[in-house]
Amino acid sequence: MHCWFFTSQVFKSLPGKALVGNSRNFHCIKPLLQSTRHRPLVETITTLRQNLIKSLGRDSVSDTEAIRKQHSRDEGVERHNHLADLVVWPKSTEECSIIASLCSEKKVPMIPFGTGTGLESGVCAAYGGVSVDMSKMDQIVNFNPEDFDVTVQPGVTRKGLNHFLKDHGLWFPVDPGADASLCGMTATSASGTNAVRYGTMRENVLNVEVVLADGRVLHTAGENRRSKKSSAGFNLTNLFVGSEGSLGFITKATLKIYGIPEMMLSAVCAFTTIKAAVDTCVQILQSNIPIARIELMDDVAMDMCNNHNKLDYKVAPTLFLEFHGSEDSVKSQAKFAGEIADYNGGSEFRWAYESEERNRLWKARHDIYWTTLQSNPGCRAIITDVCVPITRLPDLITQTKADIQESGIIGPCLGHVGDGNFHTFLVFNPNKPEEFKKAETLAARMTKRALDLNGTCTGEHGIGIGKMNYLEKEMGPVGIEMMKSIKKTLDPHWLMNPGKIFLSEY
Ligand SMILES: Cc1cc2c(cc1C)N(C[C@H](O)[C@H](O)[C@H](O)COP(=O)(O)OP(=O)(O)OC[C@H]1O[C@@H](n3cnc4c(N)ncnc43)[C@H](O)[C@@H]1O)c1[nH]c(=O)[nH]c(=O)c1N2
Ligand SMILES: CC(C)CC(=O)C(=O)O
Ligand SMILES: [Mn+2]
Repeated sequence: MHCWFFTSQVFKSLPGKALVGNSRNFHCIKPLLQSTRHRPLVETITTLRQNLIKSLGRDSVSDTEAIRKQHSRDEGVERHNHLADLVVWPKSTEECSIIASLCSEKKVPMIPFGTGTGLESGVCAAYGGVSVDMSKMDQIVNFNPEDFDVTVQPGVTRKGLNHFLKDHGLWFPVDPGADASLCGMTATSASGTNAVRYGTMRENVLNVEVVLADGRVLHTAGENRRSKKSSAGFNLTNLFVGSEGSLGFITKATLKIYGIPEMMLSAVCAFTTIKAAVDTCVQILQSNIPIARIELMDDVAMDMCNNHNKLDYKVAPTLFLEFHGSEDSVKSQAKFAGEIADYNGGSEFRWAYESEERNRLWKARHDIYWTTLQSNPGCRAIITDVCVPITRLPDLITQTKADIQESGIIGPCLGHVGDGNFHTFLVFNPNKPEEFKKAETLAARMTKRALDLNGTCTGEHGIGIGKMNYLEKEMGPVGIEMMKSIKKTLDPHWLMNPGKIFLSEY
């Protein structure tokens, strides 16, 4: 089988004694971190393993290949094939501190692992080391329904939390399609379809407990603090939202929660052009309609969605909308939005009143990545995640679609258009390197265009390995320097998830 990766010269030239891990040729799409770093020596890992077993127990430490493999990749395109040397499962913050202290002492990299649903290779072990699987810390540790907040450990997933909250008439709205861990979502600054109304993780995390690289425990807003606002010093909480495991282990997150709205009403509306659909979205927002969800799928995505889910929506640029509130409010929001859609040539709204119907509709939307892969057997896809000021969105999507069409690549477009955030899945056959090259060129053009339109290379998936070179362009040299100096202060030996976010350590 051909490989669609480029062989990295960087890693091959590193000083190599007896290195742990698999010894297959190293392949990498992007250049690795420029560093003199190399994988830990076999004897270092052997001693560390013994120390970890002594502290955590034999059941909490593994070096089997299948488990190391499972922990060294996520759901996105594989960037390389390096494995973690060990996988460990802490059961408490204290155990996490012990792991950090032991790894720091031996200068071994540590990679936090949530549920592995990330898309930018955040959990890959670029330099080997210890993958720290947080799933056994799975308690809801503090619940204050009347204050609308909850504190969770890293093993609690968003669906798990919502299952618990439902009986109390509450919910947590941030919804990446996958059932990700809430601390992983904090680490990637995730969002999803509800962000237009309820915000992203950035707006919904009140406090986090972090185990730093040297084992110290930090509470970013002060221990047990959960006030809705604060002017007390620097915003350390938001420093850790989006830190992608590069500054410490998030061992608790205190989150805002919300009352389940009295009524939720979903609708689907087709348009003749992407521009008409996006204009509708912009006008709905400019009219101050407090819309809860407004998602775009293009004709290519709708076609796959219909075929895969036995649905019969029109194959055309389509908005999926949802309104939340009291019955009166929902009805008036929907009426006003309907008039705007009508003005832009939208077809009649197709309503989903019942929760079963609504769930089917949103499941089809959330599953579109899997639908795309299943509709193209044997293929993979580069996932893009640009985000721009909303008025720039029609131009960006229209130009991107023209580019995709010209390239001959299959590339459905969809997006959280209410946030100016949209995705494409640029499908390629791994046996055809030229297809991969085309997809990569398209992704690069799209990202450059988004940056030129005052946007970002990633609205919600993070930098990981996949977007390291774009971060430099986006932030500029002073921004990168500041980020690195913060990293150096918190993690002076560069042990927390090395090889991610930054192209170089220096
Ligand atoms: C089908 C599908 C659909 C979507 C998505 C994925 C998939 C497969 N995602 C992406 C993904 O679900 C999202 O990035 C999650 O926040 C990742 O959470 P995990 O727990 O899986 O983190 P995962 O284990 O994948 O780790 C991701 C990163 O966070 C770090 N990390 C994890 N847990 C940590 C902890 N406790 N402390 C410190 N660092 C930690 C890791 O080191 C890594 O760098 C997404 N995203 C999105 O924003 N919007 C969306 O709509 C979707 N939709
Ligand atoms: C791009 C996808 C794989 C995930 C996502 O962010 C979405 O479906 O909105
Ligand atoms: Mn998304």
